[in-house]
Amino acid sequence: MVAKFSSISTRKLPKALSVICRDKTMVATSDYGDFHKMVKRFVMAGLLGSSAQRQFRDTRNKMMDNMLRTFRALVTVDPDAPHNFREVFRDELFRLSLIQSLGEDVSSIYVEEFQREISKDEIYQIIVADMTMCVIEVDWRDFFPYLGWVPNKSFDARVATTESRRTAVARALVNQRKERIAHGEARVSYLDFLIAEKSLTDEELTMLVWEAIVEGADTTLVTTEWAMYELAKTPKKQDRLYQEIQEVCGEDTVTEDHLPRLPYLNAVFHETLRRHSPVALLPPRLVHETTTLAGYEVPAGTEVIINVHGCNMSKEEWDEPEEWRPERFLDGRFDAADMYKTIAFGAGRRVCAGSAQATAISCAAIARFVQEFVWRIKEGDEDKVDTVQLMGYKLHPLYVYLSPRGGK
Ligand code: HEM
Repeated sequence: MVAKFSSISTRKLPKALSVICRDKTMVATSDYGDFHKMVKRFVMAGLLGSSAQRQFRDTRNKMMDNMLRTFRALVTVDPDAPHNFREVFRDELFRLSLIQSLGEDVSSIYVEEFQREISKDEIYQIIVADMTMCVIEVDWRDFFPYLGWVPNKSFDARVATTESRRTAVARALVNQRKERIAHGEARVSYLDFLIAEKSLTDEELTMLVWEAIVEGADTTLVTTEWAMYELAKTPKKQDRLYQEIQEVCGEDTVTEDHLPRLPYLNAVFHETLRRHSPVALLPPRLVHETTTLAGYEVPAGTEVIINVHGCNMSKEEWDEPEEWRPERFLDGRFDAADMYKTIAFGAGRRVCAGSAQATAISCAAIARFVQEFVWRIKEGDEDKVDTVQLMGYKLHPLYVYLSPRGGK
């Protein structure tokens, strides 16, 4: 069943939630405008394609080493305390995202519009956390499109304020980098690559760099936190993963080179994407040819939102979908190269451009964490599975006890 859709350019939810479709086979061709094609070329060449990703491998390795060092320090200071996983992972992921996007781990920045210097924590809050919450903010007019003409002043004001703060900070970051390049600093980042292209306006540069920072700092955290939650909750599965790592790596520290030889780790990653899809709904598609989907006629012009979570929790598709069971991917149906099975990364031409980076970081991190420590969830937190609204983001940060396995 193949239908024709065009992606609409905005990444925000549309005004009209026309159809929520549970049939994942509907994802098909997407329009691919000239601007999108150009930007996709830039993002692959300067950030996410295999050669750019090779360039950032040392930065990813450093991220792993830093996280392990922090966990070791936390355990040394208080071996019996539960530790906040998210704080450690988020700080290092944001650092990596800043280095890839801007060429440096920015510790503070002066923002003209605020008339003051803001800290790295504030940068994170304004350009990542506030914007992510803004994207899922619900406008009641979405549910009553015929009332779309009624003003919703508080909603509009909140969105406008969040956006203008984001733009002010992103612009300051871009300008600081431009000044450094003008003073002869070597070009090493995605932004440097975009500047050298000379075909983008300042506004486009600011938006593209902001997008790269957010994408790098957000969904990979969501997936890795859920994976560690599940492993910390189920010692048998954690043991199985540890055994696999021991057999493949022996005394060596896990690296990205080992990942293709760790099928259970791959299954842990994909099962986490299925059970806790970070992006519950795909950005909307516009049906541009009347078509039939799952027995329904969908007229041209309909906006379609694909319900990833719905597909992944469907009893018709998966046995006991509520269960987190990596083994389901090891029964011969699973092809390790198949990113599309859970559609967690989307599908079609607008499929996630960062899936290789997300997979490398998340899998290498999970493997390193399990190789070095036994993970046990804080008592009472086993059933804390709530998410933040429509996102896959875990509502309660993961707290864990860590016991060094010894020898590492
Ligand atoms: C587990 C982690 C991630 C998940 C689950 C995820 C999921 C998604 C989804 C669902 C889409 C929309 C796809 C569609 O419309 O069909 C998307 C698009 C995109 N993602 Fe990711 N993503 C992840 C990590 C990343 C990372 C780390 C980056 C970059 C640093 C990234 C960059 C992008 C870009 C650039 C697009 C837009 C692609 C286009 O429109 O052509 N993603 N992602």
